[in-house]
Amino acid sequence: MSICEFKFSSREQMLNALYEHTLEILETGIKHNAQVSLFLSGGSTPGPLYKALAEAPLDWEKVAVALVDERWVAADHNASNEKLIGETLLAGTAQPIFTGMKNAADTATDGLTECENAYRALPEPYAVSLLGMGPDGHTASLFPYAEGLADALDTQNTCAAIYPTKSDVTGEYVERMSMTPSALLNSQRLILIITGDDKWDVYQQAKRAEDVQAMPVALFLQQDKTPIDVYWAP
Ligand SMILES: O=C(O)[C@H](O)[C@@H](O)[C@H](O)[C@H](O)COP(=O)(O)O
Repeated sequence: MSICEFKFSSREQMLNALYEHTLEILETGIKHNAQVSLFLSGGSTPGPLYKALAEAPLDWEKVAVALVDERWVAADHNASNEKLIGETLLAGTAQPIFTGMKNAADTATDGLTECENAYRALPEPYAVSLLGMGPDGHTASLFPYAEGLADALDTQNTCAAIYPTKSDVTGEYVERMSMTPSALLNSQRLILIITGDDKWDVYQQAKRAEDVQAMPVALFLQQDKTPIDVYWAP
């Protein structure tokens, strides 16, 4: 298990450290490769990091940015992760090539082939994927016992349509597209960003979890293929 844990006394300190670390990873990546990919999650935590990265002095045209997951809503919908990236990372001086997940298909299942083709065209190496975690142990849109999760855990595809059971954690939007573990573990590095004591406890449980379908984040914590850094703040 190659986990490095970084605990901070404030979110501001955590976000500053995440900025420096993400930038260093990208700078190294584009020094040794024509292009790299950066994968970003949604949620309530990473917005300030994305806003800071929007002003980072980096050769952004060498960085392809794409989503770790998406709610199957219009790109201008308040629940859209594409909207979140548009209002943060893409709202500054940074002008990376962005690839969203949502397309014109009515459902995530119908949109899967087009999404998969778009993601297979993304440049390698996948320099880093930024992940969050829900209090239920989900990460990306890999929700516990969700419809489509078992297939997503097995496939070598990059993307999977996931339909979690609606809960306080999923919120309203339970039609999801997610990168698969196979694709995420193809990253050179994973960074998991968690906040609060409750999520720290969930994280500790996930490190020991025996049923990955019960806590999908466990899959990333109990593997030794891809280094994973865990960032925590109160
Ligand atoms: O689309 C999403 O909502 C995210 O990809 C999701 O996996 C998120 O990372 C976690 O739910 C943690 O979210 P917080 O940042 O709010 O803790």
